[in-house]
Amino acid sequence: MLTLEDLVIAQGDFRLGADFSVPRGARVAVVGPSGAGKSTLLGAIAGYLRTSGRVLWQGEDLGARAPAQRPVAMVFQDNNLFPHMTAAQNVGLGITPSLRLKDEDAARVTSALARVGLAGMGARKPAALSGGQQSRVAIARLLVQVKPLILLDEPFAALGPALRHEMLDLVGDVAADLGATVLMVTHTIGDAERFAEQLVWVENGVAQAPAATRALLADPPQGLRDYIGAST
Ligand SMILES: Nc1ncnc2c1ncn2[C@@H]1O[C@H](COP(=O)(O)OP(=O)(O)OP(=O)(O)O)[C@@H](O)[C@H]1O
Repeated sequence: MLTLEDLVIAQGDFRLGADFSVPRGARVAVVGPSGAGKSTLLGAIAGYLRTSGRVLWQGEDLGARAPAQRPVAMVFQDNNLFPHMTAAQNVGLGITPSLRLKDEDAARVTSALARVGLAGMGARKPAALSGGQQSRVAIARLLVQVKPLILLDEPFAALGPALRHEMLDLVGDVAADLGATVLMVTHTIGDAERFAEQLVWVENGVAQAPAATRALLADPPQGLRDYIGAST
């Protein structure tokens, strides 16, 4: 379980509070207007931002752990791929930043690439891959990182709807393989409905406790109602 306990993040004049738990294995959409603090929330969980309050994973306070030491894997909109490295190297970074891979590690990279549909493409650099294939590389990296908490910050926003749905389904399958909890920032309500059984609504300096996506969308609070109206 992920627990945010009286968490407050301050950036300049901006303040965001969160005080809730997410059960292990849950898939949660993080939704809110632009600038509401969705990326800030993920950054605090990943350990990139100073906070007051506590972030706990399975009851352990992560406060003293640097980002790389946290049980967290993160994917951003640009898939955080290095352009000068091959797909296999970009995945291998999920095992060790030194890229000195033992044979069994190299085999894990090959198998992760195959799992996401990129068998035989490990030697290609990102520029020689389509947008969807680049997303697959990022998903393959999640597989080798084997972290129990996955944070996705609008990961597939650059893709068209059909491909985005395919990637959401793939990342959902990979998360299920890993037994991972997933928090995904999205601006697309349809994606939230497709991917996440729970939704965190972020507005007015508060990330609210997760609520069942379907029930929330059937009877949204005013801010979410306005947001849905504006985004459809
Ligand atoms: N380094 C910083 N210093 C001061 N304020 C910042 C800093 N980084 C972000 N902010 C502010 O924090 C607030 C939350 O930003 P954040 O990027 O988390 O929003 P968001 O909900 O993810 O937005 P979007 O949907 O547009 O990506 C914004 O008002 C932003 O201007």
